[in-house]
Amino acid sequence: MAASKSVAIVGGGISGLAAAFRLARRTSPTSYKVTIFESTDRAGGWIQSTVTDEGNVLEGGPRSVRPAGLSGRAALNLVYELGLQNSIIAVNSKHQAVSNRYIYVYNKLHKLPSGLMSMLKPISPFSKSLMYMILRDWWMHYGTKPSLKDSDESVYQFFQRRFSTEMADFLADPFCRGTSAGDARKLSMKACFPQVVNYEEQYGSILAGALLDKAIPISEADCPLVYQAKKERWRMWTLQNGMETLVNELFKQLTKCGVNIQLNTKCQQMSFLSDGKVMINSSEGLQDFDHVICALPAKNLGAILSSQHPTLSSKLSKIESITVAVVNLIYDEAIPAVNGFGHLVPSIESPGILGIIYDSCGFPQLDSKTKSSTRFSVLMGGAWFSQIHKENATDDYYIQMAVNAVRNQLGVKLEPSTVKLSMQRDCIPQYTIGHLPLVRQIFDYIAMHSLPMSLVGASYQGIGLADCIRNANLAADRI
Ligand SMILES: Cc1cc2nc3c(=O)[nH]c(=O)nc-3n(C[C@H](O)[C@H](O)[C@H](O)COP(=O)(O)OP(=O)(O)OC[C@H]3O[C@@H](n4cnc5c(N)ncnc54)[C@H](O)[C@@H]3O)c2cc1C
Ligand SMILES: C=Cc1c2[nH]c(c1C)Cc1[nH]c(c(CCC(=O)O)c1C)Cc1[nH]c(c(C)c1CCC(=O)O)Cc1[nH]c(c(C)c1C=C)C2
Repeated sequence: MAASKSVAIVGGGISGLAAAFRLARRTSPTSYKVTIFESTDRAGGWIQSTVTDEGNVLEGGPRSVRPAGLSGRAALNLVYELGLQNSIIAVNSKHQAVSNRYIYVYNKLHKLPSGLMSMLKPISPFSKSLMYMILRDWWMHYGTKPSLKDSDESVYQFFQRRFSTEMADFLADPFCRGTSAGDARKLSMKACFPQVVNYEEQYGSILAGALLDKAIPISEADCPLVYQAKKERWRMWTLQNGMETLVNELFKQLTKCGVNIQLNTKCQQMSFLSDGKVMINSSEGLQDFDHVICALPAKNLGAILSSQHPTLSSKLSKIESITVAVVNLIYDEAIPAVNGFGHLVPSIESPGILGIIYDSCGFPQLDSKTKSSTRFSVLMGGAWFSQIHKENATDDYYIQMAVNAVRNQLGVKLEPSTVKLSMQRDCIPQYTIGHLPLVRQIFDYIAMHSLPMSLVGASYQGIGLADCIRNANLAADRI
């Protein structure tokens, strides 16, 4: 008879759900009795899609997933295993939402170089062409190994050291804002761009590294969607009715498989018993398990472990997250604004407004089918949240700030017909300088004390949805 192991999963965001799905699908010799503890009244964490009465999809959290790399494939494999392949909406390399990405500098939009031709000549606001900067980097550093081996530096310092202050201000800074709402001066180069640091360490030159890097071949375990994504050169995807479709399907199938999903059940404390079990103290009482997968933000986990493991707790609490105000705006006209994914605003231009996503350009399939409409999302705050925050400010204060940004930066003079503010408190973990050694110390502590515990989620090894899914699979496979 197959042995059975009880596994608790704390946190019902995508990381917790994906880990549960992986365990639920695993067959003999061990079967798993899985319980998910989720403190709120819904699963999905930051994945929050709303469909308006007119059929416009508004995302309060993630809106697209990249298919590239091992993580990208893990996400596509999950979509396939859930049978959601017909719901996928993909955008390929030729689409404007991929080739057209802008920065808003000196009060106007500047298209970032994409493709060889645009890299050959200087494009405003850059005084030198991107190709010049890359070749200069090669010429100056090829064969040398000025690595960060034992040290770390900020993303900003790295770009300034290897390229120029201009590249740090207009490329590195907005990129960090557009992927973690963070400050490039504080974020760790090694944690945010491990691949680029690897190129520097291995080849001295970033160009040489990029050219010599070998793509990881698709494996037999990959599903047909992965092959299709490669063949059709997909660059990002979403799902019909938004990213929450993924959560809804996971919830449905997990419940069907017998996974016990306890909503409104906050894990208050966790203790490790001498018989090797772990005790979860939640609003539902005490329950013990053979193993726990912690899929909640590191800081929350730190609070739960503080009495039994204060050293581990204090390390976990060092991983801070920032707050983002997301404002979705719908205008009742097809606005021929700018075509592209969106634009980012470098912090030296305007710290509080991080960027604007032109949702209707990337995924017009998520616009209303019955009424002409254009969707935008304005993302504000992040590492600069204190600069936009006002004590006792009403929702309208943030919404007006977003409407003004669309008016001033995109010239949209209309008033939106629908507005939605999602104040996403402590939503994106910041991989600041020293993040990698800190994570190593946390994992080493767990191994040294033989705690029956795995850590997954955006706090540790990748904030993108695809990374969360891959790391959840790996953790489930290691149990
Ligand atoms: C505004 C925004 C935009 C984003 N855009 C993108 C994008 O376009 N593409 C992309 O790939 N990624 C994007 N991301 C990142 C991605 O959405 C997140 O990193 C990912 O969803 C995190 O998932 P998670 O399961 O690790 O954590 P979470 O979603 O934070 O889930 C953790 C869960 O744990 C629960 N919890 C917390 N404490 C307890 C407790 N004590 N007991 C029980 N449950 C608890 C929480 O309620 C939550 O449901 C974005 C994130 C944000 C916030
Ligand atoms: C303006 C702020 C933000 C925008 N998106 C996010 C913020 C904070 C959040 C976000 N966007 C992406 C990720 C996943 C990162 C990953 O590791 O996969 C997260 C957490 C995807 C993404 N967005 C941009 C880039 C370059 C990426 C990485 C993947 C890709 O190349 O597609 C750029 C970008 N983000 C925003 C805008 C307006 C923008 C570019 C014009 C909004």
